[in-house]
This record gives sequence, structure tokens and C-alpha cells, in this order.
Amino acid sequence: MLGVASLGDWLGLLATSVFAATQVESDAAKGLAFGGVIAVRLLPALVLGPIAGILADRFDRRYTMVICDLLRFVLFASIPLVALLGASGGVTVTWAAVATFLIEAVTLIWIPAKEAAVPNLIPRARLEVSNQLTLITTYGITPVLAAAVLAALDRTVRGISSGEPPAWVEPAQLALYFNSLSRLATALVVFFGIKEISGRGGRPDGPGQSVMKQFVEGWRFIGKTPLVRGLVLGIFGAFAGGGIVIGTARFFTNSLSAGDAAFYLLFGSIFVGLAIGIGLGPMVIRELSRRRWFGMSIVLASASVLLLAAAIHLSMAILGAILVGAGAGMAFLAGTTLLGGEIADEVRGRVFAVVQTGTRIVLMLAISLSSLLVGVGGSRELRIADLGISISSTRLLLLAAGVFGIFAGISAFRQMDDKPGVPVLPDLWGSVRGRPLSVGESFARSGLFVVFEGGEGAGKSTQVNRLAAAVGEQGHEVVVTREPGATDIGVRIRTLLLSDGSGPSAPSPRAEALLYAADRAHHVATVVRPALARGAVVVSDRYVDSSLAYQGAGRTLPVDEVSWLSSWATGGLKPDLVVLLDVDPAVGLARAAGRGTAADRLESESVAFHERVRYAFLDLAAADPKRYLVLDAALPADDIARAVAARVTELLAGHGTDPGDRTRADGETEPVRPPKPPQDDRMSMADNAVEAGR
Ligand SMILES: Nc1ncnc2c1ncn2[C@@H]1O[C@H](COP(=O)(O)OP(=O)(O)OP(=O)(O)O)[C@@H](O)[C@H]1O
Ligand SMILES: Cc1cn([C@H]2C[C@H](O)[C@@H](COP(=O)(O)O)O2)c(=O)[nH]c1=O
Repeated sequence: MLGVASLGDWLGLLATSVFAATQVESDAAKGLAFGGVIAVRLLPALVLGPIAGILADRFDRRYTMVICDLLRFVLFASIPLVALLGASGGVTVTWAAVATFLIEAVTLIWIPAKEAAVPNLIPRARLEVSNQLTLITTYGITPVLAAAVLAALDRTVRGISSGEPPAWVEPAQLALYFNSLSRLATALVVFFGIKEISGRGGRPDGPGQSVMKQFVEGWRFIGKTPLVRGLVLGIFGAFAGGGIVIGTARFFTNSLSAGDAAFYLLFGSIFVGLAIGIGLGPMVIRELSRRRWFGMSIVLASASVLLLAAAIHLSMAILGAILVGAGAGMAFLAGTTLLGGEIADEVRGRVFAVVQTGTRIVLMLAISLSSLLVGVGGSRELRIADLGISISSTRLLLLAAGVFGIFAGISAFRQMDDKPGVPVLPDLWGSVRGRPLSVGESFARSGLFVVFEGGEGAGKSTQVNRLAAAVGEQGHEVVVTREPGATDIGVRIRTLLLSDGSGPSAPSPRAEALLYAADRAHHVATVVRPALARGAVVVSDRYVDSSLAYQGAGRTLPVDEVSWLSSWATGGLKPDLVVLLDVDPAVGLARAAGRGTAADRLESESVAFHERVRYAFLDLAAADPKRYLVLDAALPADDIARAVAARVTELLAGHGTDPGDRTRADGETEPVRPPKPPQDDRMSMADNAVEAGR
């Protein structure tokens, strides 16, 4: 229904402007009448914007919408009726302007009421799809359809009446009647069919509060809430950039030595981009945080304005215009969805009102000022040799708009980011592939986390115990642990993983990866994190790298997926030091066999499997040399122990881990010193993904 009404509105805007222009004779008067109607349509935003939001938050939104639509029904119908009743051209144009002003004023009240009501009617998960449909219908399909319908009406009517049609069947008048009736229909549907719009639970800011207080509170809310501030800033920035592109488009096509057709092509390209952004954007970015998407889209749109500014050929300019549209469309979709989904019902109307008023004003100012500026400065341009590039004021203005937009996008991103610390591009890439990165769990960590990694029989258990003894002698609490099997649940998982023989009883590679991840999740949550939070030195026999090497390289599962799984399991906890004992598989397996116990399921894998595991460990270490200590496992155990102890002692000193602060292993507490500032251990999934990839 709203789609039909939107078609009616576009028809109305075009028809009113055309209608006003046809009522006067001279070209200048026609231009003035046409432009005047559009200007009048935008002006009320200045006056009524602030009040509209308060009405939307103060009164029953259904009644507000119905009354507004009934008023619009009457006003639209009145425009052609005045002419039919025999009023002069001047009176008719004046009434068209007055009625348009009133229609716009009423629309300004209707929109925040409707926008604020929609999120209450649609489940949050469906809000984006609903906004997608609304935006595509309102800005994509209906303006084009409106122009086409108007043209078709004109042809048909002139065809039927073979010449000048009677006044009452003038296409512009028919379109106005259609617009009028579409508003009546909307009023009836909202009144009788969508009673839920009234059903808001509680209105704390309702009539009990003064209008002025509501007004002030609305602005205070916008100013003080980073999400809303970021959204408003970003949307205004995007509209300013868009306005400058529109305002300079004609001069810009001149600077490309392209004609009027190129101007329309560029204009159309922006709309094609809008449709692509709104229609396909969510499909491409999938699980990306909508807050991040919003900021990134503004940056994309603005960077594309820079591309436009630098365009030396029409094809480049068209690409730039499509990208500007795509970025703006995605920002608009993300912005409206965030506004609808994340802002409380009682202030939503005011926020929507500020956005709609602000965007109109920003757009109007940007279009008029930019066209004025390029008009004044257009004559000054610098041509660069034979390249066909002219550095005109148009390009400089586009450049400024692009740079300004990028700043607005980055600033909006910073204010709204819900994944601080998670690197942007890997997050975007991960989301596109369906695996967004998540924010690491934060906890106060004052201990040290040391992990031993390596192939079978490398001597890890031997060295874990040697290190534990050395660190314990220095008076630190040491927690010796391992994967898999450090907890009760872990012991059961270990049995499932290692004891069950081959064939159908053995876990499949993915099940194996999940079982190791499950063991790790429980281990980290119940053993490692609490120990680190206490300030203990945690020494673990194997951790995440074993999964990357064995399940990733060994079983040839995608390493980044295994990495993502482990990062999810650990909440992003990374070791401070990984000691890699590098061993030739033949040597290591022989040592393990020398222990006299039967080979477990993984030890029984082929030498080629263990070779892949070995080189995966070495690759991981090479990618992050600062965090790894790689030692030749063929060295005597004492030499290895000395090298490890030296590195850990160094780390403990640099880490500020002082035995005096620790709770002792026997449970007695040493005298308490002022606590150290907690170390923020937040880490994104990306860190591990990067680790894995290196
Ligand atoms: N540096 C070394 N040189 C020679 N032998 C060693 C060395 N370190 C350990 N060993 C011996 O190798 C065997 C395997 O050692 P250990 O159990 O410590 O290895 P691991 O890496 O923990 O093995 P797994 O991966 O199977 O758990 C043991 O018999 C141990 O005494
Ligand atoms: C943590 C982890 C381990 N594995 C493998 C590596 C070994 O073959 C066994 C563990 O035995 P160990 O005697 O305790 O070293 O499990 C793995 O494949 N993936 C992992 O994440």
C-alpha cells in the first residue's frame, strides 16, 4: 500500500511542478513556477521538522498518520479542482504552491510517525528486508514508474482526444487525483487494517511532559548517544556529498567535454548504484556488523566521489557515479535499519524527524551552494597537456566533498563501532565469506601464558615439567595443564579423540576439529582464564597451534576455518609465548614408541601427515617470531630447558609479574600490594586468523 502511495507522491511532485509550469506563458515564468514548487516543497522542513518528531512521540501514531493522510487527500485533490472551478492561472499557481507547502508540512509529520511505528510492527530480524523493500520502492521503482506513467497518460489522453484534451482529463490533473486517492486509501488501511500501530507499550515522554522538555530531551539524546550521533553525522555527510555531486554534475560533464546525454547518464548511474547498494549490499556483506557497514559505506561513497573528481573519461565517471550510489544506498539502508532497531520507541519519532529535516536541509544547501560555487569558479580551470584533464573548480569541489565524506564516515565509524579492536578489513573479508570476526572476551589478566607445541615425542611434557619447576622455584604460582584432557570433560573428549581406533568408530575430520575446540573452550574457561586472572604462570602442553597444524595441515581442513573455530572457543585468548620444539617426525615417533605405550590414533597417522604438521608449526612460528621460541628438539633436554627458562624469566621481568603478588598454591594469601592495572586481553578472531595464515 505504501508503495502505491509513494508512487502517488512522486507523481504528485512531478505533476504539481509540471502543472504549475503549464499555467503560465513565458519560459522564465515556467522555470520559476517549476523550480518554485519544488523549493516550496522542501522549505517546510526548516519550520516543521523539530515539531514533527515531538508529535510522533507524543500522540497515537496511527491517528497522526490517518489525519495526515486525510489532509493530503483533500489538498492533492484541491490543486486541479481550483483550476476546474475557473480560477485564473496566477491564482491556480499560487494555490498549487500553497497546497504543496501544506502537503509537505503534513508529510513531515506523517513520516516520523510512520518510521517510528514500523519497528514495532516488524520483528527486528526482518527490519532490514522491510527497509530494503521500502527504499527500493520509494527511491528506485516509483520515481521511474511515476515518470513513465505520466508520459503514458499524456500520450493516451492526447491520442484519445485527438488534440488538446479537456481540462479535467489533463494527465497532470489525473495524476493529482490518483495521488489524492492513494492517500485516502492509505488512511483507510492504516485506520482499519493496522491497529497495532497504536499499540505502543507505555509512553514515558507522553503528554505529561512539556513540548519544550521533549524537544530539548530529543536533542540531548542525539548529542549524547554515540550511536545516534554517529548515524546522524554519517547520514548528513552522505547527503552533503550526494548533494555536491548532483549540484556539480552538469558542470562536471562539461569538464569531460561530454554533452547533456552524459549528464543524464551520470544521474542515472547514481540511481543504478543506489539500487545495487540497497538490493545487493546485505547479500554481499552478510554478517558484517551493521554499525561497521554504515561507516564503511559512507567511506566507499566518498572515496568514489574522489574517483569522480579524478575521472578523465566518461566510463570512469560512470563507474564512480555507480559506486557513489552503491555506497550511499548501503549507508541509507544500514542507517535506517539501525535507527529503527536500536533506538527506543519513546524517542524514535524525534530522531527520525531530525534525520529527515536535516537531510533535506543539507541536501538543499549542498546542491545550491555547490552549483553556485562551480558556477562562479567554473571559468577558472587549468588544463593538463594532452591528457584531457581540466582541473576546474568542479573537480576541486568534488575532491573536497570526497575528503569531507571520508572524514565523516571514519568519524561515524569510530563513534558507533561495536567491535573495537577487531581489524576492519579482515572482519569485512570474513563476513563476506560468512565468518565475521568476533570481539575477544575481555578479562583482567595479570599472569603469563606459556604454551609448548611440537610433533609427537618432541619432548613437550618433559619441558613443561622442567619449566614449571623452574618458575615455581622463583615463587610463582604455576598451573601445569594440557590439551586435550585437562578437565573432567576434557578427559572424556580425549578418550573419544585418541583411543577410538580407525574406521567408522573414529571421528570424522570436522568432528575431530570440533571435539578439540570443545575441549579447548572448556579448558580455557575453567582452567586457563581463572589462573591468568589470579596472576599465575600457566604452562600448557599444546594449544591452538596444534589444531592449526594437525586438523588444518594434517587433515587438510581449511586452516582459516579451524583458526576461526579455535578463536571462538577461546574467546580470542592468545599465549604470551609459544615454545616450538621442532622435531623430525621419524625421530619424534621413535621416541614416543620408546615409551612402551601403544600408539594412539594420531600417532598412527602416516609420516607424510606428520611432515605436514611439522612444517605447519614452523610456518606459524615464522609468521610471528616475537611470540615464538623455536628450539631444535634434538638438543639435550637440559639445554632446551635452560633456553626456555631464560626466555620465560625475561618475560616475567618485562611483564612485571612479581611473585609477591601471588596467591600461593596452598591457598594462603601473601600480604596484598596495590593491584596492577588489569591488562586488557581483548583480541579479535582476526588475530588468530592472521596467525594461521602466516
Ligand atoms: N631432548 C630430548 N632428547 C632425547 N630424548 C628426549 C628429549 N626430551 C624428551 N625425550 C624423551 O622422549 C620421549 C618423549 O618425550 P615427551 O613425552 O616429553 O614428549 P612429548 O612431546 O610430550 O610427546 P607426545 O607428543 O607424544 O605427548 C620421552 O621418553 C622422553 O624421555
Ligand atoms: C591439542 C591438539 C592435539 N592434537 C593431537 C596431537 C596429539 O597427537 C594428540 C595429543 O596427544 P599428546 O600426547 O597429549 O600430545 O592430539 C590435535 O590433533 N589437535 C589439537 O588441537
